Amino acid sequence: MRRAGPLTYRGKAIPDTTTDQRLLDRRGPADWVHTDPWRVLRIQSEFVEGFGLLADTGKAVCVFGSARIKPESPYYALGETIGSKIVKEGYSVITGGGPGMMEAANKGAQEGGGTSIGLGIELPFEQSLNPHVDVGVTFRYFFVRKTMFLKYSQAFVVLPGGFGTLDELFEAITLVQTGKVTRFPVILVGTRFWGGLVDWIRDTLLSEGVISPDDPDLIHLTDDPDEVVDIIRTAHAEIIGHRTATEQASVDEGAEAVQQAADAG
Ligand SMILES: C/C(=C\CNc1ncnc2c1ncn2[C@@H]1O[C@H](COP(=O)(O)O)[C@@H](O)[C@H]1O)CO
Repeated sequence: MRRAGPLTYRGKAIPDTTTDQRLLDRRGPADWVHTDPWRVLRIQSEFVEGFGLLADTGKAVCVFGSARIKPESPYYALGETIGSKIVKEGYSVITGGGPGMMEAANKGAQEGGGTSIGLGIELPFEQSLNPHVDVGVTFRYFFVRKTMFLKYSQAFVVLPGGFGTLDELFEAITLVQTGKVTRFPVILVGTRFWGGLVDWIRDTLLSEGVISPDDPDLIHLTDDPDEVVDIIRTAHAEIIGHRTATEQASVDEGAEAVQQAADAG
């Protein structure tokens, strides 16, 4: 009889080698390293690293935006100002850790004396986290990284950007729309840049009936960094107020149930 962890083998079923022998034997094909079960372990380890890094983050705002916009652009200065104002309001700033608008928001967060977080992504070309990231990790898998953005942020600020930014914007809106995350504010910054998209959402998506009448209200649009912070502050005050009211209602319900039980008994 052979025991191997929880397994028991008897007779002809007893393997020729022990688990340790097989683990320590370096011979044999290495194809299994490229199989999905092995990838699942790597994916798990990315979640563990991400949760481990961010668990103590406290309140945070995620800032999405183009990787391609240069520091000379007025949008860069706007991103920097917004990063700075967000940390002064008591939030950490989380970005994708890359260049462009991500770098601008991280730079502002650093200059504002707050926590500047970058969640980088491995790309086919060499790239490192921008120099204004104080706390960072680089992910292999986009979807693991997205989970981190969404799990650790209480608001989403979307600066001008391309496909990557649009992907992140619509992921955040979809999760809010479907009630998968708390109704956190999604704020587009740049009326000239985003105005056409917002009009299309109202004129086409709404009028064709593919979104609900309230859905356009999930998105705020502004050019003003102070308004960005005001929207976040107001939304969070409402969420906290709502939670407190819900908690009070559940305390009241509990007290009523206890009273009814006492009256009945
Ligand atoms: C294209 C260039 C660099 C790409 N590097 C990126 N690093 C980190 N995160 C990125 C990068 N590219 C896209 N992202 C993510 O998508 C958003 C920006 O995408 P867009 O298509 O540029 O709008 C951004 O929020 C990131 O999370 C050139 O140097």
